[in-house]
Amino acid sequence: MKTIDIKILDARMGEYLPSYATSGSAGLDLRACIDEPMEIMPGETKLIPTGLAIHIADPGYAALILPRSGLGHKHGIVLGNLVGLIDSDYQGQLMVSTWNRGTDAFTLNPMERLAQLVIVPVLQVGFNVVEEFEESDRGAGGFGSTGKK
Ligand SMILES: O=c1ccn([C@H]2C[C@H](O)[C@@H](COP(=O)(O)OP(=O)(O)OP(=O)(O)O)O2)c(=O)[nH]1
Ligand SMILES: [Mg+2]
Repeated sequence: MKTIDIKILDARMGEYLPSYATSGSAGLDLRACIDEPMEIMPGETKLIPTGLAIHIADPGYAALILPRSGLGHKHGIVLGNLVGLIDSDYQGQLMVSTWNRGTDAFTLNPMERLAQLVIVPVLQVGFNVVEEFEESDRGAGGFGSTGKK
């Protein structure tokens, strides 16, 4: 398994290092590193620290912060940025933009699992400027162009 450097910015996180819940898990749960319960009102977005920093270092990888399904579906707790993208050279604290898109206030408790981190491969590309593309099956068709006839 590949390893990446992690810094524990808040000592409480020492016993809560992110880990895969099962052998096939893709996501590593991130916890709310807060001091006391925090109420997030409907429509409100709060930036929640995780107490952790990672340095992926290799530009061939990035991390995505995604919502947890249960929190999102049952409580409307999703991400203010919809998806968080963690660059391979980012060394600051992992932050979770937490949006209550639901209709009820939500109480976020210290160390509660709030979102999940997924490490993904990334391909950095250069651009080759052209006047015309080589013809493809799809061409410029989009937005339902292959849909119902
Ligand atoms: O949910 C997130 C999203 C981003 N980040 C950190 C890591 C990422 O590498 C950095 C910048 O994120 P992004 O490029 O998405 O934000 P930006 O608004 O474009 O800021 P910047 O100008 O710093 O790139 O912020 C987080 O901690 N949590
Ligand atoms: Mg950016």
